[in-house]
Amino acid sequence: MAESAPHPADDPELRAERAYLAQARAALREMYQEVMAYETLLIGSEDNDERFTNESYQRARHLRAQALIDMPDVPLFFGRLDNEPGVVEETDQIYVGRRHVRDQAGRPLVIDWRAPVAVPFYRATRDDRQGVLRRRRYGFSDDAELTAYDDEILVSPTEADRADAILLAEIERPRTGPMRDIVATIQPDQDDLVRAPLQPSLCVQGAPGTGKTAVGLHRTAYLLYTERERLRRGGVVIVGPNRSFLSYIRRVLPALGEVDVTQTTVDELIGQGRPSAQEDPTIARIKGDARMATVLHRALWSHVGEPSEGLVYTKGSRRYRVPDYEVKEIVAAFRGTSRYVDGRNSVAQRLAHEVLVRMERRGEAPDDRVQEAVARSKPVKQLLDQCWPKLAPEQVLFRLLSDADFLASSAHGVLTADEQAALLWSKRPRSWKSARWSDADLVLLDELADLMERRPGSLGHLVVDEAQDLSPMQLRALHRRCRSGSMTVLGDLAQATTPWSTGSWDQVLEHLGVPDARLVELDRGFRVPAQIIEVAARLLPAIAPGLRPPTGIRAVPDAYQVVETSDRELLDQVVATCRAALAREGSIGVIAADSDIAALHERLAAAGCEPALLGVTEDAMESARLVCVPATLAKGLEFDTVVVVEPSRIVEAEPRGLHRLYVVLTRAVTRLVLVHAQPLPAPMQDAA
Ligand SMILES: Nc1ncnc2c1ncn2[C@@H]1O[C@H](COP(=O)(O)OP(=O)(O)OP(=O)(O)O)[C@@H](O)[C@H]1O
Repeated sequence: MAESAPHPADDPELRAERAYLAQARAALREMYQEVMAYETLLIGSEDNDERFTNESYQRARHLRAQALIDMPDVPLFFGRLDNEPGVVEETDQIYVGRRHVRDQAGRPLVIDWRAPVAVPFYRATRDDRQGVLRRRRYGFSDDAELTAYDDEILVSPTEADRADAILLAEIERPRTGPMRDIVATIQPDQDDLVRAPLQPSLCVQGAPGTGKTAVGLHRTAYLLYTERERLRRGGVVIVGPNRSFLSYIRRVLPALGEVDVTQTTVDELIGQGRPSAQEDPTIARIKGDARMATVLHRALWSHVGEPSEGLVYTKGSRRYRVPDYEVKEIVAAFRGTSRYVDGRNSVAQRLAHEVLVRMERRGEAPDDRVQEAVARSKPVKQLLDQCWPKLAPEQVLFRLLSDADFLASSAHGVLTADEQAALLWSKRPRSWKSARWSDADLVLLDELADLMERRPGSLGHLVVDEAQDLSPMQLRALHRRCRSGSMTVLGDLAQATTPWSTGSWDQVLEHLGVPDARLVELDRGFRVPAQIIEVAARLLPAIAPGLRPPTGIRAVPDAYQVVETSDRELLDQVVATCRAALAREGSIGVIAADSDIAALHERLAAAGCEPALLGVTEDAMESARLVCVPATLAKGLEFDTVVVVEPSRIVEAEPRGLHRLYVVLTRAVTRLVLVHAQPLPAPMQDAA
């Protein structure tokens, strides 16, 4: 928490609080040592099942120990509630922190923020005190030394604006490194979403900087607290737009004591690390369209043909015949009624059954083993290979993308002739084995794999951030991984920059398989000062006519500045702007069209500004105060100062360039500077 001025070190109250913090730290160390000293009992030795059990125990212990490690820069508690006597048993004072800490006697020293008794810390107001007399928040130095405290006396009528002042101070605390948690200042409307139950799923639409990502991460931590066993079984996955974003948010959950959550991108989750080829966005849009599900379904099932002959099974000198009309009926009965591989197996079993019936008619008494042997026999296999061939997903997609007639028959009445022509490979790979698949292809392969065989397992909880950018086919792939689990879906339709985005939450939720999700809008803009929101909002009528801008909760003097210059002086102006920003506190993001960013980075480096280049420099957001950001990687990030270079080039770079510019303009916490030589994009011109 930020604090206007630290308390003097000899303030007795501050000294007492520091002593309490030291006591809590020591207790946490003891809890950690207890876990480490406790030797995991191993059951048995080599047996497989036992090995699994042993490994699970060891892993659980490892995770528990990791969650107890005291992070030197993360304060152990951030608030205190002084309650009316009797509100909480045993004590009228509770310290609220990121995890539970108890002393050796089992007395709680710090209460986990997710515990029910901590709720009033977030929800109590002067009008609804919930038993709270005083709410205290602490200020810490960068190395987590307690330096200040700030009291809100809920029984006093003069304290009206205290909570807002504390929130504003926290937001304006200069940024260094990756995203931090907001656990000390979660707002009541956010808290309602954070503590919402696992079901129904939740969908949060929110303008830039309204706290969607923060809410999603804290909700994850909360659900892991209340539903730990259930979620651990299925697992929890957070899907974000790209690696830079994931790196930016990666410390929030560990700081809240949660270390067992997978954070990944949709391409990584679906492609499972397979390298992918580049794809033209217009083709990717067609491949991402929900109609492709019909095309793939038809393409796959078109491989099931009419059997040309009956089945003859020979055993010794005896022959058993299943006539062709019966075989045809069996194949027809299973066609399209289950998954492809299951259907093939079922036909084999039915054929074997018919053979067994004939054996019994001749007085034999075949058992289950004979049934299995017939089902796997050569004549059955040959018959199936002819009318129900074994296939790999890649074979089907290869045929679709390389064989115009096959594509036409599968896509008839579904895709237009132009769309079909666009889908066909201009250069056909030699075989399905040597084909290089794009990310959009990998999603289609995933759909095909599911049409063939059902994969087991369902995630316990899935968080999808920037969900407005996903294609219907990607959303379907996510649904397949979370069929019975719950989801938190986060995004902003105005920030939809991909050509394949659906443009409606109803559709997104339908494809994700959670049409009954609770849809909530967040509209208080925490990040962006009101003056900058006003500038960015000028783009809204063109990009998302139905959406309102956020309500800016902060006004910052001189938040918006425009520097018009000449082509020749552009780079010098950027350097001068960055130098001025470096003289102040906080992080700086220089954002430009992707094709311009390397040159800018080079120039800033030559000028001694020590910039990092996002997407190239490892841990760019941590390793430098000044980060050069290609416009396509800006989503989800924020900087105290943002310098946008040549906005019109950002707009021209892609079909949804105005949406991209909206994202870029809304990254600033304190100050936005536009540096341009070319005219500003039309909607912004009179804002300059
Ligand atoms: N209750 C809060 N207390 C302190 N800071 C907050 C609070 N809510 C949000 N913030 C801060 O506001 C900023 C924006 O939050 P976040 O990134 O979650 O917004 P978002 O809606 O996901 O934005 P975008 O759509 O632009 O990605 C972050 O710095 C976050 O820490």
